[in-house]
Amino acid sequence: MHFDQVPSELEAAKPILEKINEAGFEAYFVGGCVRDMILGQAIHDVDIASSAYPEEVKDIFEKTVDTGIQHGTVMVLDHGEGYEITTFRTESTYTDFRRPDSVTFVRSLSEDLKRRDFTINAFALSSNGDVIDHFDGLNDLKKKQIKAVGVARERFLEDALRMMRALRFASKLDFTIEDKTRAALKELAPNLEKIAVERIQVEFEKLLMGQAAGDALRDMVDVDLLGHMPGEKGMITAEHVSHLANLLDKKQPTTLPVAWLLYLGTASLSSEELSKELQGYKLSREIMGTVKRLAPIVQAPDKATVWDLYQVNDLSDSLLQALDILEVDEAVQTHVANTLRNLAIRSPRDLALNGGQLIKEGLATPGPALGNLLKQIEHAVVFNELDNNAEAIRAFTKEVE
Ligand SMILES: Nc1ccn([C@@H]2O[C@H](COP(=O)(O)OP(=O)(O)OP(=O)(O)O)[C@@H](O)[C@H]2O)c(=O)n1
Repeated sequence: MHFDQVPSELEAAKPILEKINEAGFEAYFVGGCVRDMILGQAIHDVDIASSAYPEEVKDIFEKTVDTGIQHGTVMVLDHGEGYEITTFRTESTYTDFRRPDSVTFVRSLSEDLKRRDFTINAFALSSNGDVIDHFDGLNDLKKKQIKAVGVARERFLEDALRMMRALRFASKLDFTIEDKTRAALKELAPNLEKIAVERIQVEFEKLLMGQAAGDALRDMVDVDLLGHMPGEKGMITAEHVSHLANLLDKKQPTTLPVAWLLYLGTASLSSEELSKELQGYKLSREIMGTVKRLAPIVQAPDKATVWDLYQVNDLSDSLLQALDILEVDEAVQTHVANTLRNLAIRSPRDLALNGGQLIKEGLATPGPALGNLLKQIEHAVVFNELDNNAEAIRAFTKEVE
């Protein structure tokens, strides 16, 4: 396969490859950028691999930064852009299932491609537009399958995170997992427990947001990666994930907080169990907050009072999207949406009279009783028992005295 024209991100980096070539070394675009170019998808990361050793790369270019020299990576600065150039390498010994113990630099492109995870990630593209495809990755793109390079179990033994990567690429691209690759996933799924939670999370989030998340979740159950995910064992059940998968076949979340809400917040956990699960991951405060606050409502939306909804009105969009994906009864969805839209106030700050004003007018004195009074006012306004205007609030205050 040959490309006369390459995307602008790669075109801009071509002079780097040519400069390395002129110095007598090989250099190629490799990894995700070549896969995405062939698929016609946006390129977000340009990776270059070369037969030049790091010191040799540094001799060729004026401005370089040692970003990961022990792994063979040097960053070349060109027109304000930084390009990572990694020396061809083999990664032979792994003991921790994640990082190679020793990196051996080699001069051969095919050695470098051989260590990569999947055939669709093992292309190289030369500066003149030729695609090098030693592992039949083009055919796998056509067949829409994720297939490990060489012996699948070896690739997963080298790096157990690749098991999650297999599912995330399947989800993102709507590909299936090739049989031998699947068999190796089944065999080696327990090794996922050796991987840092942050790294699993990155892949899992991409899986959840992918176009074929439903299939990928079913795969996760099928090969039992589910049983080795972070969090407490057995909390997130196969039934829950399979049910969610069926829902995601039809509609998908547009944000990560909603994705996590669906995954953890609808798993019928008690609030203590949910907190534990949330702590098992390294989620942002925003995601934690959304899941914790909305979980009770998405689990029983028909029971949510106007007060419950008022308390989460800042998360209206997430809540309504979750209820839609969860196929909650239309009438309940409409009721929740209308209640949220028609709230008399959105926060205590919206009250027509605040604590300071009540004190000034001699209607209240500072202290715990004032807090109590304001809560009562807020409550009455939210429940539409009291109009949110100064006159009505004054009268209410006198009444409850
Ligand atoms: N565990 C891993 C991670 C990466 N790679 C190789 O390194 C390349 C770059 O990795 P990365 O940037 O993590 O992923 P991409 O494939 O580029 O995918 P994306 O950028 O879309 O996440 C991959 O294509 C693959 O060839 C690998 O073999 N094993």
